Amino acid sequence: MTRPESAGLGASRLAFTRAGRLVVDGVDITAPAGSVSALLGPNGAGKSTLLHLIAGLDRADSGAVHLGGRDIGKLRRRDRARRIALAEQEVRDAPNLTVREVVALGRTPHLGIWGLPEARDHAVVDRCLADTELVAFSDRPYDTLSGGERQRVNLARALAQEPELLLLDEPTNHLDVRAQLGTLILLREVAARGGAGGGPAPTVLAALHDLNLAALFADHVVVLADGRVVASGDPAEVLTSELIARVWGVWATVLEHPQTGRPIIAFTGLATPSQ
Ligand SMILES: Nc1ncnc2c1ncn2[C@@H]1O[C@H](COP(=O)(O)OP(=O)(O)OP(=O)(O)O)[C@@H](O)[C@H]1O
Repeated sequence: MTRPESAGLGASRLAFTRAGRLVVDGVDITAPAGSVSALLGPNGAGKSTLLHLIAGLDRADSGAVHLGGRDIGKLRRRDRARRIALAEQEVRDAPNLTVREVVALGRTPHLGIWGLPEARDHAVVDRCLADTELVAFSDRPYDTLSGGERQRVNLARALAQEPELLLLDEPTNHLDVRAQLGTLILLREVAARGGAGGGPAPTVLAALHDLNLAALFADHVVVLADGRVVASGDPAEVLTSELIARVWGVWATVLEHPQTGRPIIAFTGLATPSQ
């Protein structure tokens, strides 16, 4: 069994059944605080389901998730909300809210009994709006934003939570190339320096479809297929042509970037017929 990380994430033997089918099947993930991990895998592999289990939003059939050595299943809801943020693709609880108000929702678990934000809460929201280049959008209604702009608001809200564990479901979806790089650079920065208001250096786990972004920015990759971890470790060791063909059904040439030394994946065709 995976030993719970004393500072960081340790998920062990997680399993979850949906509509009679095992969609997460004995998953182990370990990630230290201050690290960035990418969760990879084809459509339907179980990435979103796994993020929900780790966030404590769905209860696993078996297995456990430890954060900072504590079993998250035993934390109170508010305590869990302080420690874990999940940035999903759509914010569903933001009718008629401005961008700033949506980002400020990230502070909710930290507010006192009167529910009133203090100077520090405002400062964290300001910093998160600035970090995600959203200052000019602060007063815009969230509902009027483009897909990529909303994606950045979702990230800013999760950052405003200053969590110990920052989970992201396809945070680069809808983003132009500059915004994609900006997002991954920001995630690396936050993992290294901690939250906007001096919060802890979080463990970052992001589901990504772009293997090149994962190869460039992740310390560690976890590859999921049919609900199981089929490979995990250093991107340069894991992301081989053979694994990419087996898991994604595409041919790829994997090169080494002359400056970064990281893998560059050039896709060349389909290895298996579409299903
Ligand atoms: N509400 C549901 N009822 C039944 N099956 C579901 C439900 N939601 C998801 N599934 C199934 O669970 C499996 C895992 O889905 P999940 O959304 O976790 O995959 P994913 O890796 O995030 O996929 P994608 O890359 O397409 O977002 C899939 O086979 C999916 O069809």
